[in-house]
Amino acid sequence: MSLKPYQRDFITFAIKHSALRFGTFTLKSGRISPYFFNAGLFNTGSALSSLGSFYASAIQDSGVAFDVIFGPAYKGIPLVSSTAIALSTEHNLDVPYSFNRKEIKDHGEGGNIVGAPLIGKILIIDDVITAGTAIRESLAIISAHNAQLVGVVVAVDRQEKGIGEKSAIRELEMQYKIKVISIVTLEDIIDYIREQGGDDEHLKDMEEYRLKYGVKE
Ligand SMILES: O=P(O)(O)OC[C@H]1O[C@H](OP(=O)(O)OP(=O)(O)O)[C@H](O)[C@@H]1O
Repeated sequence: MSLKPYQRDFITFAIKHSALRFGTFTLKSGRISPYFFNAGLFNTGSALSSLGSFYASAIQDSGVAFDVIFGPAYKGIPLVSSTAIALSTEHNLDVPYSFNRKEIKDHGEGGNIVGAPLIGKILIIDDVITAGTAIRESLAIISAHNAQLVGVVVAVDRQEKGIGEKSAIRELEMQYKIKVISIVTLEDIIDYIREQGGDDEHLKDMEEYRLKYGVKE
């Protein structure tokens, strides 16, 4: 599958902000990865604005039906906010959004949700899924409000095995019957490097990593 323009632009943008880097990185899993993604580096107003646009494009492209977007604290909070703005300004969709508090607030308005009520079909906006813990925690919050989780949008899907043969993302999709949408996948990043006709060594490292740890879907 060829890259869509917004996916190509996202990878260029992520490299420019050093949020996507190539080299040798040791992951929490202990795996040695030839690339690393850190959304925390989109840390200026303009970068956040662009990031929201990319999430909004991925949502529109997926065609997923939803009522409310939800950002898990903390990193999901600016992501859901900027995505809501981009959906409104660029896609003419005025979507309710909310996020949770990590600490329960027992004064003032109380509760652990800030923003729109969790009603109907909920789409989570987060940076990445690793083991799936954050999504399971969000699902518990969404279910407690009698709302329905329909999907999750992340920036990058590394498409790699978890403990078993499947990725944590695929396991979540199957277990909870949800759709995980990503702006780009590992495959897209490899396609991008190939398209740029750059460093063969680098492409080889990425392909080897995919062979070793990638999921077969
Ligand atoms: O799939 P998982 O194994 O849960 O890992 C991914 C989650 O971990 C990070 O958040 P974290 O829970 O560290 O909280 P933060 O947003 O406050 O940094 C990240 O933003 C995801 O939400």
